[in-house]
Amino acid sequence: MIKAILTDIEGTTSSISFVKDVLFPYAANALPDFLQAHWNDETVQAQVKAAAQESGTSLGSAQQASDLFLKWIAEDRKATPLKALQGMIWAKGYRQGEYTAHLYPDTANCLRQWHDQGLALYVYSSGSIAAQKLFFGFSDAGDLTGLFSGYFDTTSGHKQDSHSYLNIQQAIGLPAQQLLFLSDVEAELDAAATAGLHTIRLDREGSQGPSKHTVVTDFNEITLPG
Ligand SMILES: CSCCC(=O)C(=O)COP(=O)(O)O
Ligand SMILES: [Mg+2]
Repeated sequence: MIKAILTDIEGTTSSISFVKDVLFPYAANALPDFLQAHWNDETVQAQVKAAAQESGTSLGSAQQASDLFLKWIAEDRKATPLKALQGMIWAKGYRQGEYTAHLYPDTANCLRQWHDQGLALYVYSSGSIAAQKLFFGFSDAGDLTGLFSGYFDTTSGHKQDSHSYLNIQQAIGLPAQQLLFLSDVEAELDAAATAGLHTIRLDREGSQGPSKHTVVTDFNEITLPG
């Protein structure tokens, strides 16, 4: 019996286009000035040092750091330091009302229903935990953060690595067979299934082709595995 649902964001609760066409360009445009203005902040320096280590380059100036992070954004690299900085930058956009986070029309109602049925809800995204909280705090359906029992990001490991799901399962404290993972990416679902979680693939456009996992086009079609 399923006791908790772990959900991806981009392509699952929300459109890929909102992340790629709104959030990523917003961060890319603001990044050079943000790094210049906050270069000596401890939180920023911690991410710059981690990025220097990950890339094997020295990032001695805001310009050098900016060039690397912009390259990583263009490559859609799921690097933890980049994701942390993006989250810091997106905060301003959400708080100033420049955008709200896209949710598919079924998302908020189904999350509320599952929560009211007593299921624990968790998020697992490559976006930082701070960015996830902003996303669901400033969503098209208002503040949904009260529905979630916890958030996981790449500090638990990468989404296509089965060890990440073992880490998350241990942190949640339920057996893997009581967890259901929702995602639009086959390789993420394969990794979760290897760790023993139930899986359902979201094919929001109905165009993704065959899958080893149960496929639905929206959350209303989900029947919880027994
Ligand atoms: C927290 S919203 C931004 C998500 C993000 O930065 C990203 O790279 C998408 O990752 P996901 O794992 O949700 O597909
Ligand atoms: Mg996704």
